[in-house]
Amino acid sequence: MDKELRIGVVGTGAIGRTHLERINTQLQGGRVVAVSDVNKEFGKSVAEKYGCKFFEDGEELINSDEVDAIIVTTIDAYHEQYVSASIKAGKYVFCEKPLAAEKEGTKRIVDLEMAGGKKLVTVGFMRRYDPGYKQLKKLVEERTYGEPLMLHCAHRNYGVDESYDNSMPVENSMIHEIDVLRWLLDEDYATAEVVYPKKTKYAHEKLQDPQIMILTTKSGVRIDVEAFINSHYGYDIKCEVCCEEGIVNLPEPANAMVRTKAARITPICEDWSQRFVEAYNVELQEWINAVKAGRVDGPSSWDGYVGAITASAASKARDSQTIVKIEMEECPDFYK
Ligand SMILES: NC(=O)C1=CN([C@@H]2O[C@H](COP(=O)(O)OP(=O)(O)OC[C@H]3O[C@@H](n4cnc5c(N)ncnc54)[C@H](O)[C@@H]3O)[C@@H](O)[C@H]2O)C=CC1
Ligand SMILES: O=C1[C@@H](O)[C@H](O)[C@@H](O)[C@H](O)[C@H]1O
Repeated sequence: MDKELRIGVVGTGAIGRTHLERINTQLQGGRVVAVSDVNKEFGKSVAEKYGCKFFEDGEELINSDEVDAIIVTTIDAYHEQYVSASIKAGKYVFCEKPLAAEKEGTKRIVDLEMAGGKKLVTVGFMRRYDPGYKQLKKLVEERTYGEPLMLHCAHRNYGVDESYDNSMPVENSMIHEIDVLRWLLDEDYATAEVVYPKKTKYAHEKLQDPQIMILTTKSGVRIDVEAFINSHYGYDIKCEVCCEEGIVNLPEPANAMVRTKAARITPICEDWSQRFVEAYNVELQEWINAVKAGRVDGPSSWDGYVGAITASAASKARDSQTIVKIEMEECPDFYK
């Protein structure tokens, strides 16, 4: 397809707008021509700002012959509805993580896509496109420092409001680590556990923060991920891979170091939109290129499903304060 890919975005909130803006101002080969949002006034103002058509109904946008492909950036609870509608319309769809709010929803999407006989879905696990994680992947894959044995990771956000509930450190935040570490190590998980350290005074009443998720892979690699969502200092992502002959660390973002007032200061990012700029750019450019070539080559529905199975086991482990085994069927040929 030589002509520009006409994209419709459902959900014009924070990430919906950043995706729209980068596609229409920085990336090539695609253009967001239509948007929809349940918050109509706000959605219309976004449409007006970017010269897009506003659809009152997300499914109407998906079925419109004015759009070739869909981006779903609503809150998690509506991902399944709009991804399923896109599959039924036979359109390629990029869905922000998680693929669905519940693991059963991700399985329904996998089944629907397989029944249609064509891969259409890409999940927004953008860390796979981050230059730092790509460096780690190369070193791990080539076993430059021997076998990976343990990983120590941290996922810190500045702070959250009350809409962020106690399931979200696992289901909405550490779902990124669940995906990217499985991709990094090229293996699935065997067990999950979540423990609660002492709670920060900055977490609201119903949120236990921080939380530490411990995963073991099938070959026995031990992973701990600290989710500290009210870290109260910035947005900070860490990943240390301990191998037999060396320790490899995820590079820090290249922010200039400043000497001032008898101190050396290197700024830390404030949120995901600053930390993963390059990853979002590459992720969406590759999605546009793949769709135009009639392919899906990013994280698939199967990856969304495996992520959800793992997150669901970790949630069970958190609520029962036990170690939970992760049972998963073989990846079907359709997704290999
Ligand atoms: N990959 C990443 O790093 C990030 C991914 N996300 C994911 O993106 C999604 C959106 O997150 P944010 O933009 O931060 O949230 P947000 O709350 O800023 O935006 C969500 C938008 O969806 C709209 N919406 C809600 N229900 C809808 C419905 N039924 N139909 C149409 N629109 C509906 C809301 O009105 C709102 O404008 C979430 O699933 C989140 O997990 C968010 C931030 C970063
Ligand atoms: O996906 C994201 C948000 O939805 C989530 O709530 C944050 O914790 C993550 O850091 C961010 O990347």
